[in-house]
Parts: sequence; structure tokens; C-alpha cells
Amino acid sequence: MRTAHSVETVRAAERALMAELPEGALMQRAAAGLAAACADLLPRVYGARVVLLVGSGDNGGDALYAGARLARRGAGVTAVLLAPERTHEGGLRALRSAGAQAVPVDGAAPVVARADLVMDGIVGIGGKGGLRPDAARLVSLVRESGALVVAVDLPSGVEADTGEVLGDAVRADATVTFGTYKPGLLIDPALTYAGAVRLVDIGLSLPPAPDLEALQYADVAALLPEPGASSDKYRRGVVGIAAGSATYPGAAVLAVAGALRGGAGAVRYVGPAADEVLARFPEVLVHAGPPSAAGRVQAWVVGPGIGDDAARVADVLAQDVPVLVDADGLRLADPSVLRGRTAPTVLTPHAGEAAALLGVSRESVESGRLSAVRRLAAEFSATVLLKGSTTLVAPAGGGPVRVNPTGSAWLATAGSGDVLSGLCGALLSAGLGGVDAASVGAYLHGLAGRRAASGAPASASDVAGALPAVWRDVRG
Ligand SMILES: NC(=O)C1=CN([C@@H]2O[C@H](COP(=O)(O)OP(=O)(O)OC[C@H]3O[C@@H](n4cnc5c(N)ncnc54)[C@H](OP(=O)(O)O)[C@@H]3O)[C@@H](O)[C@H]2O)[C@@H](O)CC1
Ligand SMILES: Nc1ncnc2c1ncn2[C@@H]1O[C@H](COP(=O)(O)OP(=O)(O)O)[C@@H](O)[C@H]1O
Ligand SMILES: [K+]
Repeated sequence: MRTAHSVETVRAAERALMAELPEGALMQRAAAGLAAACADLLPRVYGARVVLLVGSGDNGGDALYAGARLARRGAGVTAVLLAPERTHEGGLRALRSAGAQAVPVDGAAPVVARADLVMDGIVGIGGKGGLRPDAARLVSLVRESGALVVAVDLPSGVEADTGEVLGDAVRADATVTFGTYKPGLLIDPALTYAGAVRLVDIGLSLPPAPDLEALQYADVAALLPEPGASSDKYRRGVVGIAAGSATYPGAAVLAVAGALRGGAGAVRYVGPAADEVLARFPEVLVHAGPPSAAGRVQAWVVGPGIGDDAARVADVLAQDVPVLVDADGLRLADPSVLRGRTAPTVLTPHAGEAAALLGVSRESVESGRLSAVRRLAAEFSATVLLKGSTTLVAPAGGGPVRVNPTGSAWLATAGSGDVLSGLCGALLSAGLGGVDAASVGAYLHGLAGRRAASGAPASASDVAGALPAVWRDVRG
């Protein structure tokens, strides 16, 4: 599991560790890791032209000590000081004694223009808001220079805790972060500013529950349901799909396609697209009448392509089994019924649907995805999977939010959300909890999107078709 911790948590861990160590030891650890990462990125350290952008805090201190290390290895290092009178004193002394020079901001243009590598030590976890005007001007010089940019701890100008970018920010090729990932390094839009992220262990002891976590291959493999000797189709889990309408039969077919690849023992379908579903998937059990009369299921998916069939949504929500609500179902579900359910509920909105549920603009959801998903989970007492370029899953009762690391923009194709809902529903029916079902589903769906596309457009059916192969890859 990859984990990220909030600034407050990092600060507390830093205080505890600093009390045990000689002064400056932590910053030396950070600077050593940073210098090593820069050396790896440069074709050759000796003779390389390195420019440090140095703000007034410890982030600038890290850059100065790392710059001193590179200068001692023969790099030509120049520090650009944004606040010369408030620069980290020890760092500046170290830089000068390594033979490097420092210039004020108005002397930056010629040195930045010739830089091979720029280290961004303007601001780290102490930053608030986008870059200030003098820093922003400096960063636009860097952009014009074409130099390799390495952000110290996080790209200056992004919000560490939320992933928001409130103005100008540094666009880095790589970010060297200390102690733990910061939430903003895993969530867009900030994520797209960070480049390749390298974590440097500086010995912090962090609490076991992070603010954010991302499943890795091994975590997903351990969560995948697997039939055993005593399994039968009912024990493996039966997932019910209440989806589709005369206008949108395809949504039913795609949700079923996802469900059939999600590890359930059987898929039941209820709705007006039974003929279309059976024509494509004869293994599905179809039922007329309300979902509650369809026979036992261990989890329901309701909503994709359902049109205005509020009765079908209400019927599903009244059943005391896990329910995943998607698409039209999100619009039709009664919020008080959602809140009152005792069995797990999973909501899977995209940003537009999330905005409607929260009564805010789509833009505010997109720019503040982490707070939006947490709010939704709290307001509806449900696990919430917020779709988009980085899909987030928040648990109903608070706790770490999961961020999906496998997304692919090729998934932004009509119907791929329907496949996801069926897949997650099947995982729920197989016994996974809401957060695991949603995050494992998103992980597999993202991998399937990449595999189905591999550089060319893929349809939602292709994504569903790629699921068995990615399941095998993950287990292998
Ligand atoms: N925690 C750890 O374990 C370790 C932490 N370490 C390092 O310390 C860093 C944190 O250092 P920090 O606390 O000194 O804050 P930092 O990020 O340098 O920023 C503060 C300065 O920035 C300024 N400023 C604020 N907003 C701004 C903006 N938008 N645009 C421009 N400027 C802005 C603000 O100025 P002021 O408001 O005072 O004018 C203030 O002076 C951390 O990220 C890591 O690199 C490692 O060395 C070792 C282990
Ligand atoms: N830019 C993007 N990068 C990665 N994944 C994306 C992006 N945009 C959308 N997706 C994913 O594509 C799927 C689209 O789902 P959804 O919006 O419900 O579409 P539909 O209703 O047509 O099925 C979701 O899994 C979502 O996370
Ligand atoms: K920085």
C-alpha cells in the first residue's frame, strides 16, 4: 500500500523525531536524498549547471544543502534567493563553503536560461495558495529555459493536503518528497504537476492510518475473491443488476459485462433489456417484475441507463443487502433512504453527478476532489467512489481515502462507467466490503482500460473484455 499523510501529521512526526536527533539531522537526510535523486537525473554531475530556487523556509534550506552536495561533486551551482534576508542561514553557509554562488531574483534570468537542472525549493508543506508574483515570474523563466525541474518535497504552488492548484504552480519533471507522500502528490490536479515522485525515507514514525492510500498490485491480489473446494455458485455470490431501459438497453448489457468478470457465481438481471442481455450473455438469469422478487442476491447494482424508473431504485434500496448506486440511480435515490440503510451502500458518481448531489458546481468538485468525496461519504453515510482522472474512494464512516493509481484517460468513453458499476457490484456480492469492492474494481477497471486501449481508442465492451486478462496479471 502506498500511503500519504497530511501536513499536520507530518509536522507532528517531524517534531517527535527532531527531539531525538541532533539539530539539522533531518534536513541533512532530506538533502542527501534530494542530491542523490538529482545526480541520478543528470547525465553527469561534474560540470552540470544547477540552479536552486530558494524560498524563505526549510524547503529552501533543503535545496541549499542539496546544492552544496552537488557543488562538491563538481556541479556549477547557483542559488536564486527569493528572500535574501530570510534565507536558511546554515544552508546558505554550506552552499557558499562548497564554492557555489547566490544571486537575488533580479539576477536570475541569465543563470536560469543556461540551467541543465532547476531545483524548486520555493515552498514546501508550509505553502498556502498559488505562487506569489515574484516566484511565478521566476517559474516562467524556468519553463522557457527547458531545464529539467526537480521539485523539493512537492511542486511549489500546489496544496499539499488537497491536491488543489489555486494559481500558478511549478511543473516538475520529478518530485523528491520526504518521509511520506503528501495527499496532493497522489490526486489531480496537483498530481499532474509532480512528474515522477521519489520518496526519501527520513525516519519519520507515522500513524498506521494514513489520510490517503493507494492499493498496489499485491494488495489487490490479496483481495481478489477466489473459489474454493466448498464453493458453489450461490456461495461465491450472486449479483443483481437493475439497469437499462427501452431507451438505454446498452447500459444493462455493459453493467452485466462488468459483473460477469467480477468473481460472482451468478448474475441476475432485472429490467426491460432482458432480451438484449440474454442475446449477448446467455449465462445471465433474467427476471420480470420488481428486483425484490428476483430471488436471493448478495449485492445489487442499480441505476445505469435506468431512465426515470424511480420505483426500481426504491425497490432495490429497500433490500437489506449491499447496494451500489450509479448514474440515473444517483438522481432518483431518496437521500433519506440512502442515509437510513443499514447494509453497505456504495455511490459511484462522476464529477457532474457528485456536484448535483452536493448542490455545488462541477468545477468545484473537480478542483477539490478529496474534500468532495469526503463530504459525499459523510452526507450520505455511504462509501463513495468519485470517478475521474484519479478515482477516489471514501469510506462511509471517515478514515483513509483510497486513490486509484491505475486510471487511464482512454476510460473516458461512453459506457465504461457501466462496466465499472457491474464489476464493483460483483465484488461486493463476493463478500468484499464497500471500500475494497470499489477500490479493487477501480484498480482492475483502470488496468483493463490501459490494456484494451494500449495506445488506440477502446470501447467500453473492450474494457470489459480485457478484465479477465488483468485479473490474471494481478494474481500472477
Ligand atoms: N516536515 C519534515 O519532516 C521535514 C521538512 N523538511 C522541509 O521543510 C519544508 C517545510 O518548511 P517550512 O515549514 O519552513 O515551510 P516552507 O514550505 O519552506 O514554506 C514556508 C515559507 O514559504 C513562504 N510561502 C508560503 N506560501 C507561499 C507561496 N504560495 N508562494 C511563495 N512563498 C510562500 C512563507 O513565507 P512568508 O509567508 O513567511 O512570507 C514561508 O517563509 C518541507 O516541505 C521540507 O522541504 C525537511 O527539511 C526535513 C524534514
Ligand atoms: N480523464 C480521465 N482519466 C482517467 N479515467 C477517466 C477520465 N475520465 C473519466 N474516466 C473514467 O472513465 C469512466 C467513465 O465513467 P462515466 O463517467 O460513468 O461514463 P459512462 O456513464 O458513459 O459510463 C470512469 O471509470 C472514470 O473514472
Ligand atoms: K518545492
